[in-house]
Parts: sequence; structure tokens; C-alpha cells
Amino acid sequence: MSESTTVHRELEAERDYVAKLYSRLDELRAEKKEQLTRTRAAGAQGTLQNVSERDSFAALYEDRLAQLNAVEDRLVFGRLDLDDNVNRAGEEPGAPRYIGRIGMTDDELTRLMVDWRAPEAAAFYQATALHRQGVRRRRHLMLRGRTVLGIDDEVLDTELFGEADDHQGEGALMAALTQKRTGRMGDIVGTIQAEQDRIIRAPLAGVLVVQGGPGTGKTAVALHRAAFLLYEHRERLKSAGVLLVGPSTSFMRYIERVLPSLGETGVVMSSVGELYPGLRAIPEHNRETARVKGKQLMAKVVAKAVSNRQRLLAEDRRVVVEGTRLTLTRGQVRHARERARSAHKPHNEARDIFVKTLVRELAEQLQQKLEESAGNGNAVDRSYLVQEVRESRDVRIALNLCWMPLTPQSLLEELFAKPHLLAAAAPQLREAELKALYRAPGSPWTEADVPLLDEAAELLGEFHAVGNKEAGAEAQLKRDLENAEATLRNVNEMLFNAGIDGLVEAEDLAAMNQETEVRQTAAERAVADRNWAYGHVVVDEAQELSPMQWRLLMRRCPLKSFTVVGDIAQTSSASGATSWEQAMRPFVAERFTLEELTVNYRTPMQIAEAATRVAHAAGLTISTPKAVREGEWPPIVDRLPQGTLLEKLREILPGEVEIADGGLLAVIVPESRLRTVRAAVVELFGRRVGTGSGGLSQDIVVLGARESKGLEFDVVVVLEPQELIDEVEGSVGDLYVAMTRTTQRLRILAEGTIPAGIDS
Ligand SMILES: Nc1ncnc2c1ncn2[C@@H]1O[C@H](COP(=O)(O)OP(=O)(O)OP(=O)(O)O)[C@@H](O)[C@H]1O
Repeated sequence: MSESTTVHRELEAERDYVAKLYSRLDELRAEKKEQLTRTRAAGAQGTLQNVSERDSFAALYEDRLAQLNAVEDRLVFGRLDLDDNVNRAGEEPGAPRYIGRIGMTDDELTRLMVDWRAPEAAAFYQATALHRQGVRRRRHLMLRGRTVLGIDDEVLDTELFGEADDHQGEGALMAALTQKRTGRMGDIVGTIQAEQDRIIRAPLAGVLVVQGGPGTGKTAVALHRAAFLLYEHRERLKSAGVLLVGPSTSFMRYIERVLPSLGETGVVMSSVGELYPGLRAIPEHNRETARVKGKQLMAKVVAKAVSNRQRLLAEDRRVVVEGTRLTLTRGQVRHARERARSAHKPHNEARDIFVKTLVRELAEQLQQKLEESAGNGNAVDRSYLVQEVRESRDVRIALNLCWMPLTPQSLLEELFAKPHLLAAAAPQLREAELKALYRAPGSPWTEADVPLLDEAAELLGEFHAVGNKEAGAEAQLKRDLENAEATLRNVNEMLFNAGIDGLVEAEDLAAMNQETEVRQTAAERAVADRNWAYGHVVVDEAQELSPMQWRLLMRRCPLKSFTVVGDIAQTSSASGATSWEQAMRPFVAERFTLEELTVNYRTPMQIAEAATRVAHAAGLTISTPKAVREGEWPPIVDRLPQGTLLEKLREILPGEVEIADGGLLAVIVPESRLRTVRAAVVELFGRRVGTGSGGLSQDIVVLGARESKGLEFDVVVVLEPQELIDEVEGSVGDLYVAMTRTTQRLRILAEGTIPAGIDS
């Protein structure tokens, strides 16, 4: 039989099997839909407990149905032919093992497909000719939607085929890598490489740092690891949850579809600007401000700012309670402050002790005075006096002047707006640094403020938040009760007929509503709760985080179970890391594991090499990832006469857009030129041009280097590379990032200097 006939026959057989898997998927969906409809239709029958069980079942069926719907595209992608002696419990003897997005069995519980995260699937990613792990042949199935387009085999039998390649499924991998970019990251579940797989499946505990150059799959690995951990440690992580942190909202949008496509929807995703609940901070554009606010010593500054708001009296103070003049002495205030501080509680909670102590002392004074004026033997009721003192306007003012309840926002707003307060809280900072911290009241909070607000919240305690939360919960309960009462009036008869046991009170129904709500929104509750303790935190582009941002993240996961991915060479933020040791030491000392990814899957070789030369010429010591494919084009550099940059850009862009051929093209420019360049590009291409966050849904994007971090495009045009360096005080990180965003072609236009290394 000719080779092509064999391939054809194999392809047909795979098409049949894949059709069988999809029809099983359809069956399971229909089953779940039916169960869901039946459960919902059952209505409010039986005891309250039954009703609440019904809600849990409905939620369960909904989740499962959502998962079954999410895995539609490329449901299956792999097959292993195994040695006879491999343990295959639950599988048809001798049958191949199929690997897909979820596990599936048929009616008789015979396994049809294994979840890619299951231990039985690991060999699909890890087996090599040298360590076959029982695998005779590995097959990649290449699907579009439900259609099998092709198969790609690797026979792991060295005697027959010699050394196996380093990269698995070369054909499948190349097909994935050369696809046009869409502005949305896709999953790599069909072609995860062995070094990536080892990281994805690493144990949950501890801090795992993954260093990797551009395009080595750090983001992809981080996302697949989150999905793996949720599968492997479902019980532990189900309620605590996993937090995934990325650099910006546009980046979060870029990656947001990956986890759902892997059947996971429960991961809380947040950009660094959104880590303080209820706040959406803007980027900090002033580098000096970002640098100072990122310093670890800001924790001390915030702490001092708080303690400075626990003031003593300059002199004794008169207060009037119900017409009686009392004296609040300096000594009493000092003593009350000592008592309150010695409780080691947050400011707002310790304030209760401070207030109680002084109110009691003033009440005693009041009692004495009243008794004196009433004459001997006339005792006065004390409880009533305490109330009088507490409600006196004078007393309230005096106590607030000494120890005001504070919100994080009110503390920092004043601290940064009033130089004398700041100087008193931050004696360690230089004059210029203090200036960099100035912030006009009412101006928007920035990403650099987020960890400071969090730090303040920690030190101030939940006085206000709890108060508000309780007030909010109370109001909600009241609304629920009113609703429930109305409902009861309408449906009482129906409930009775339906046979609900016992007496149903409005309170029961309201409580039931509350319970349902709690169950449904674990992820939402986590986002809204600053004190939520996550089971695991995944951090992408972690090199950019300041020590203060690390402090915040460490608080979010007291167990210190982290996956941290990044590239030290790409650091551009003023307070980012210069080494992983330096970034991690303050929090976990030496207790972290460092892994490295070594293959660049994105950037063609000639361009990756140019980017590396630029980094080396600037004195960066970076390990250079191997580019997995040759490019069609070396970087193209246009040196331009003064004043011709925009003209040249207009001239070349139509041709570059044509080369991108329906894929994405990005023009990456220095911040100072963003506006003019965008206007010029819009003139040419109108509404096809996107900008900044959200721009990725267009096929032409104009953006700054910082914004391009983590993203990728088919064609990249970089303008004035030297300015990209100058803008960040001579650091080459942003240019390095910009050059490595391309999957095909890089063009550089410059009137100014061309940085060393680009084209030599
Ligand atoms: N095993 C793989 N199979 C298919 N595609 C892959 C694989 N690994 C990485 N890629 C692709 O390579 C590109 C780069 O991956 P990713 O964005 O995760 O890299 P990164 O290391 O985070 O890059 P950077 O630091 O430069 O932002 C993506 O398009 C990703 O889908």
C-alpha cells in the first residue's frame, strides 16, 4: 500500500473517532441541559433544604454545561499508541489513548478521551525517544472546529527512526506558530513542549519563579499551570481560588479567553491596577514617583503616617458636657494612647479603646462634679453619664482631633497633599523624593498608589469597611425581607399546595436568598475582599513589580504558594526587579525555585538575534533563548533624513499591511509621538486603527512600548528606537520588548540614532 493511501486511511479513521467524540459531547450537553431544565422546573417543592439542594444542583449543572460548551473548538488534539504493558484501567485493551480538553467516557464508563491535565496524559507532552514512558507513537490531530485537517506523527522508536527531535510534533507546532495573530491569545494545549510541561505540572507548594526570554511561552505556561493546579488540587483550591495577576487591563483582555477554552472559569484575573478592591487605578507615568512609591521603605512611611494621626494634646483642653465644664488633660490622652497602642490592633479598632478609656475618665469627672454640686450622699447613675459624655459634641471633636477614624484614601490623600505631614512621616526621603510624592487632592489614584492604599488598609483596619459592609448587608437583608414578605403573600397558597413542610417565614426565604448568593459568587467575593486568602497566585510580567506590590501580593496568599513568570531583561518600570533574588529575598529569602524556559516560539531567528545584540550592546547580561524557526525577513532598518519620519511611515505602511495579510500590524512608538503618529495612521486607514487598551480588536494598532508588553503581532514597525531607550532613562528594556513582539517581520524607522546592535 502506498504511503499516501496509508495516510489517507489513517486520516479517515481519525475523522470517524473524532466524530464519535463530538457526538458524545453533544449527548452530554443534551443530558445536562435536560437535567437543568428538570431541576429548574421542579420549582419550590419539599422542605427548604430540598429547595436549597435544588439550587446547588442547578448551579452544578450550569457549570458543567458551560464547561462542555467551552471545549467545542479542537476538543481533541492528541493520541498515544502505547506499549501493551502500560496500565490502562478503564480503557479498551490495546486501544490508543486520546488526549483532549476534558476527560470523557461512554455510557458504559469506558474511557474515550483523557483530560490533558490527568497524569495519564503527561506522557503526551514528556515522552521522548530516549525516555519513551511506554509511548510507541505520538500523534497530533490538527482540527479546525470539528474538522480534522491533518495528523502529525512521531514514532518514538529510535531503532527505526534514529534520534527524535527536540521539539514534539514539529508539524503541529509549526502550524500553530505560523498562524495569523488575532489580538487574542489562544491556548497551546495541543503542543505544550516538554520543558513547559514540567513547569505546568510542578507541585503546588512554594514559590516557583520562571525566567524566560521573549516569546518562550511564559504567559502560556502561567495560564496552563493555573488550569492544571485547579484540576489537580480541585478540593484545596475550589474555595480558596487562584488569582492571576498581569500588567495591564489590555493584557488581561488579550489573555482572557485562554482559561475558559481550557474549561476553567473560576480563576480571578486582575491587573496590578485593580488589586485594591473597588478601585481602578491608572498607570503611573512619572518614573520618579513610581520609583519612590515602589520602595519597600514606603511601608514604614505609611506606618508612621498612621501613628502620626494618633496625636497628643499640646495643652489640657476644656470640654462641656450638658452644661458641665470638664478638663481633658494631656496626661489622660497620653495614657489612653498608650493603652490603645499596646493592644496592637489596627488604628480604627484601637481607637475604640482610646475612646472608651477617655470617655470613662470624663464620665468619672462628670460624676464627681455632679455629686459635688448635688451635695453629699447623692449618687448619680453612671451609665447615663457615659452616654452623655459620648454624645457631647465637644468631646467628639476633642477625641477626633487626637485619634480620627481614617480610610486608606483619606490618610493618603492628606499625606501626599500636605508637605509637612509627609516630611514628618518620611524623614528617610530626600527633598526631591518628597516632591515626587506630591499628589493633588482628588487626582486619580495610580498603580503605584495601589499597594500603599493596601498597606494603609492593613494598618487602619476594617472599621469603616466593616461598618459599611454591615450597613450594606443590613440594608440588603431588609430589602430581602420585604421581597420575601411580598413573595410570601403571593405564593403562600401555592407553597402550601406544593407541600412545603412547616411554617415558612419571610426570614427563611430571605436567608435562603443570601445563601444562594454566597454560593454563586465565590470568585466575585474574592475580588471584592481585600482580606481574601487565595490558595495560589500566578504573576505574569513579574519583573515589573515593585517591592511594595510584592508585599501586597504576599498578603493575598499567606501560604506563599506562587507561580511567578517574567524576564528580567524586559524590566522597564522604575521600581521593577534587577534580579529574581533581589525581588524575592525580602519575602521568601532563598526559598524559591528558579526554572528557565529556553526556546523562543514567537520571534523569527534573525529578529531575535538582533534584539539580543541590542541587549548585549547595552550591557544586559541575558541568556538568549533559541528561536524555534527561521524568519523570512531580517529586521529592516530605514535611516531617514530629518523631518521625513511620518512621510516615510505613510509610504511604507500600505505595503506592510499587505504583508500582514489579514493578520495584525503594530506601530510601536515613543510615548511623546503617540498622538501625531496615530493621527497620521488614522488618516491612512481610518477606523481600522486601534489604540492602546482595546485596540487589539482592530488589525492595525498604534501603541507605546510599555503597552505592547506581553502582546504579539504579525508585523511590527518600530519608530525612533533610541527615543524608546531615552524615555526610560537609558534602559534598553522597552526597545527589547518592542523588537520581540513580532511573529514575522520587523521594520525600524529612525531619523535619530540607531542603537548599537540592531543591524550589525
Ligand atoms: N508549546 C507551544 N505551542 C504553540 N505555541 C506556543 C507554545 N509555546 C509558546 N507558544 C506561542 O508563542 C507565543 C509566545 O508565547 P507567550 O506570549 O506565552 O511568551 P512569553 O514568554 O510570555 O513572551 P513575552 O515575555 O515576550 O511576552 C504565543 O503566541 C504562544 O501561543
